[in-house]
Amino acid sequence: MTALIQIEHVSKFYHMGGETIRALDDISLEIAQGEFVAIMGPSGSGKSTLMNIIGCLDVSDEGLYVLDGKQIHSLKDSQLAEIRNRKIGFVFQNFNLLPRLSAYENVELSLIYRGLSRKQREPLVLQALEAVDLLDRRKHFPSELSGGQQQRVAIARTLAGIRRLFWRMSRRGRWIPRRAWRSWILSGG
Ligand SMILES: Nc1ncnc2c1ncn2[C@@H]1O[C@H](COP(=O)(O)OP(=O)(O)OP(=O)(O)O)[C@@H](O)[C@H]1O
Repeated sequence: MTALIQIEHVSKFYHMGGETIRALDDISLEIAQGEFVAIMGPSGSGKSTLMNIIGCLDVSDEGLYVLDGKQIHSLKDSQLAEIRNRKIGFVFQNFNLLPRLSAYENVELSLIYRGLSRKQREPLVLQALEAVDLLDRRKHFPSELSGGQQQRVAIARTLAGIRRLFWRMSRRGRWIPRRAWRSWILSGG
């Protein structure tokens, strides 16, 4: 099976004054669709740098990155932004929820940016909130939610944005969560 994420001989350098810092030095890895991978390593070993590249927030200085069959390393900023919007879901450490928007509106936001109508957005937002067991808190603002609940809103926002990976079409034509993901989320990841 072709890897969904394919990284080959990737290096990334930062230049500070006269010094060159090798944040990533000849990294190769493959991740298949549906695979869970944890990237672990000591502080300063390059995890964030690698995640920024995998997440299309940054590009490598050397090597090859192919995401879902598309070569990423040679793309322009606008093309990277398009891929981030359509293919990548981030759950940030500090959740990055907007404080003046409700849980529902926070999940809905990226779908608005993507140009989906209110009618298209509503089932995706409700299903994502249901998958993280937060339907009853959808009108709450982040300050009215616990830390764990805020994190689950951030996860719901990610799920709603990458429907293809997390939802499947039922025989009646409705989008329903893939069971494995749902039980993983409900058990706390
Ligand atoms: N913008 C930058 N400019 C210069 N050096 C940087 C920059 N960003 C990261 N580095 C350096 O690159 C190396 C890798 O940093 P990175 O943030 O990827 O590590 P990390 O594994 O995520 O660390 P941590 O677990 O502490 O967050 C470190 O030595 C860091 O000092």
